[in-house]
Amino acid sequence: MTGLVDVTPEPWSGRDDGPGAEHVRWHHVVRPLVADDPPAADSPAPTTIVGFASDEGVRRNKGRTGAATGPGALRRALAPMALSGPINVFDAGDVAVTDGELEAGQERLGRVVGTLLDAGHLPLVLGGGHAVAYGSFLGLARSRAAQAGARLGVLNLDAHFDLRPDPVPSSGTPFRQIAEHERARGAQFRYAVLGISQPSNTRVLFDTADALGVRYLFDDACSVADFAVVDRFVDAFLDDVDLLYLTIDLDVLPAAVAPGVSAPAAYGVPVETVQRVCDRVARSGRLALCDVAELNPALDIDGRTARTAARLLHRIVTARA
Ligand SMILES: N=CN[C@@H](CCC(=O)O)C(=O)O
Ligand SMILES: [Mn+2]
Ligand SMILES: [Mn+2]
Repeated sequence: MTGLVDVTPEPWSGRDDGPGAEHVRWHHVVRPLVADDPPAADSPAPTTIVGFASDEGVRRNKGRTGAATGPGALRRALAPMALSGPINVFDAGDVAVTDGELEAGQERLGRVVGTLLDAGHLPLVLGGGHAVAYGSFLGLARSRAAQAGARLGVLNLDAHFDLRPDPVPSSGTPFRQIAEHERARGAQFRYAVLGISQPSNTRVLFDTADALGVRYLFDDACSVADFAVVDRFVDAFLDDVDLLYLTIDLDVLPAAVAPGVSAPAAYGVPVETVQRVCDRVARSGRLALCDVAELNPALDIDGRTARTAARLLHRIVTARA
């Protein structure tokens, strides 16, 4: 996909304990995807990594910049992870936003994601600030399946609604932009958020969410004791969609687990719950697209945010393999 990305994929490397399946780690099996036409999907359908190296949306949203180096840090955290079975994963390289051209970068990401979807791949997009979500969604909405009438749903794991009314796109606006995109093409906006922090969202944002029919669960209703509620929430949303886009904003996790984000969570959803949701979605047969957003390696402590994110992505990829 060298014609569609800005940065071509590098070979992966990492710790090597010897040959054979018993020693295999991610870096042994991830293959660079360089052809402009992605190989047709086999079984299991390939997962293809695309980076979105951008923190322009975070900057515009008055956040702490640094997420542009997130894709590299996530690849480095995934590379040494040991595999207990085969996976089918490509790396297509990065879309890189420079000189503040966020909107053009989102368009480019949409083209990569749409191309991968039409070839039967699961795009796994590594952000980047949460402005990545609008680019990811553009690809899904323009895919052949969506154009043929598939019901799309966005499940966001996030402390924030990201439904800001600001006219300038940023990391605070992607789901309001998606709502407008869906309205413009005559499609229903199906958006669910798990992990909403009440003190991190103004009344305006709650009113916007209500007006748009957004389904949400608060962070303090997502503990391990709340698994039954969380399961029902996820299953009800899955029942209502044909193709699910899962977007993970790492600030949904407690700050102790995910300090390396623009806006660390004072409360947060425990990693047990987030992993449970990832498992459920990955096994649903409806997961079409996934991204992870807001990793800021410069603010991370001992790489713990990157490691947690990589572990969740590992879980998603291996659960559906
Ligand atoms: N991705 C954006 N999230 C938040 C940031 C909040 C903050 O910086 O405190 C938002 O815009 O609401
Ligand atoms: Mn957030
Ligand atoms: Mn967000």
